[in-house]
Amino acid sequence: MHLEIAKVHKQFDTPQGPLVALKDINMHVETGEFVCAVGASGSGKSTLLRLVAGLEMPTAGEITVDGQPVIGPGADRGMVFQSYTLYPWMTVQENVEFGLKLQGMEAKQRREEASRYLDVVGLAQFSRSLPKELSGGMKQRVAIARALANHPKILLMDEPFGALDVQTKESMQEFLLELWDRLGISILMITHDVSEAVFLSQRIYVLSARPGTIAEEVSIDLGQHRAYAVRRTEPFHHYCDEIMDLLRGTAANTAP
Ligand SMILES: Nc1ncnc2c1ncn2[C@@H]1O[C@H](COP(=O)(O)OP(=O)(O)OP(=O)(O)O)[C@@H](O)[C@H]1O
Repeated sequence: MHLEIAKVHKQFDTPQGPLVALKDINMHVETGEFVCAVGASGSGKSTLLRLVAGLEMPTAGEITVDGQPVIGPGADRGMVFQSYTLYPWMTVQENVEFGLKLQGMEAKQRREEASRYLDVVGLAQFSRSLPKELSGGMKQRVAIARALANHPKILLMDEPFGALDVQTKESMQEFLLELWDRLGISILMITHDVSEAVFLSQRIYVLSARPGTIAEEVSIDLGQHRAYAVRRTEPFHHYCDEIMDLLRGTAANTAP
């Protein structure tokens, strides 16, 4: 898998005139990589992910997955959003099966596939529950199972733990890291939480504020199998400080 974002610009036409949300964005994600893009509010993070998901088209530049231009949403890119996007009237199992049904997979295979991924995220015993019976963290696990069941080439995550309390968020981060390690999936996540990005990713793109540009690319070398304890280490804090300084610097540059 090779995701390439090449010279991407995105401009919105607003009643107040054109608004440049993203400017000259160059990024890539390779097979099995966990990459984060961090930026302040309004730096264009969600716009960037929506472009990769094919929910918006760039004003200029190109996004490709394995050389194929992104021209709309596709099963090769699985999406997990911050807000809970499960269908409230469907059971957990039905929610995970839904995308497979749309793809025309027959019922038996669909059930097996959904069960397999509910097992992967540790929620097999909740397959008949409704989303309202689940905690926030569990709902996001179902959303991850639903995305993975489609066998995407890459998982796109838009602040997936942003609505969770601190303890749940940290346990979900560890869960996701363990899943990534176990399944060898490729992930592009956007977040404004610097420590989350440092804990999870191998590379971080730091976005400057309005218009969003890549201020820096930082490689994180904290080892592949990270545990909670890594957050207490000197190198972890060093990376967080470095990225916070970059974010502060870019914010200062754009101040009126
Ligand atoms: N559909 C749209 N029409 C007009 N302007 C938009 C649209 N979508 C986003 N924008 C503008 O583009 C800029 C970037 O927005 P975006 O939501 O991508 O930022 P963000 O970094 O994800 O912010 P946050 O962290 O607050 O969610 C903002 O100034 C926003 O108002």
